[in-house]
Amino acid sequence: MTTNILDMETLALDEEERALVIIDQTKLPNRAEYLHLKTQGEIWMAIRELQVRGAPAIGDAAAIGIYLAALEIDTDDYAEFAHRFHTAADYLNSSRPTAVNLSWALNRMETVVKNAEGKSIPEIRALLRDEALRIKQEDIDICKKIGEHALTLVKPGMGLLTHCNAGQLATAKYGTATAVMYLGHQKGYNFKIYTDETRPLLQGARLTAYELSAAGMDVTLICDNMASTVMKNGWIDAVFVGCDRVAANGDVANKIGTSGVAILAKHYGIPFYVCAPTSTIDMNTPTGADIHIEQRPTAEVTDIWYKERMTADGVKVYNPAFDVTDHELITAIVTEEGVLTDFAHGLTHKQ
Ligand SMILES: CSC[C@@H](O)[C@@H](O)C(=O)COP(=O)(O)O
Repeated sequence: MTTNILDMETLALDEEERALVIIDQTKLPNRAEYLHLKTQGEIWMAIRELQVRGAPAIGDAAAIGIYLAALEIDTDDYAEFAHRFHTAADYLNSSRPTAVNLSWALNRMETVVKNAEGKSIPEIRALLRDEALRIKQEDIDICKKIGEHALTLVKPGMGLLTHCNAGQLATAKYGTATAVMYLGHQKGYNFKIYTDETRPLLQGARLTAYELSAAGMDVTLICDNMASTVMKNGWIDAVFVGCDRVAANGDVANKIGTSGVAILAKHYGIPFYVCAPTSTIDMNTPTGADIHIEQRPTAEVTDIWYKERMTADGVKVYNPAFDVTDHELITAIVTEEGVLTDFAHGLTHKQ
């Protein structure tokens, strides 16, 4: 790993050290520091504390993390190995509730173990390693495809708005919502990109503005409450966001504030695109109302960016990390399979 954000890997497996290596996203943009996570407790905490974050990156990290757990299960007995592996997967799965990519990746790893009965434990570990690295490589390939499909929706010189960070830092490469920006930039499209700062954790300010400007794009940071103004000014031709879970009816959970941006886009007649791998589609969740929305600590709103607490003692705080955008507000969902526009009667995707 190097210290240039664009050459850096969001996360990697260090085989020799038996570690999950991540760039600590809580330190960006001021410091590019790597963490070498070896224990399940460290990996759980890194996901929980958003040191590694963004739905696909959480899935990639969990896959590598659970492979590392498999290396520590010291038994030759398949049944005991499978039981302890399942317990470890359950533990990692409890780190964050909303992004379905976490359980999706862990399920893929568990399927490897289930299908490997009769093989030796070293053989199973090798299969798990291959699957974890495959999940990460697929993430890169899928994001690129999402970008290629999304490019059919834009023209050079357009103004694009994004919310939160669905960028390279939220995936293994390219990002989901930002893939169109990276691929367009390579073609000289000269987009004018606006990124919401994304209160309370500032993923837009700290991460999206950082990675897109490092890539040489024209990016302007705005406060969340300025989205209406830039739309009214006529500066936004399309909105691209990522997402954490797509329900079967096409409702989408993404970073808190996304639904407000979608409502504004509808008001101003601006297309609102959600970009996600098909692994983010959860056909077991019927509607957005069934999605578990993570509640985060109140200090994220009242304290973390300030020298002193920024509200009176005793004031109540509500801090949901995500909201649900109703499918009626979404122009299209862009996956690696193409541009989905016809989901008024629900999705038909099979996972
Ligand atoms: C390609 S990442 C898509 C989403 O995971 C992203 O938009 C988002 O909401 C991230 O939330 P975070 O709480 O930072 O993990």
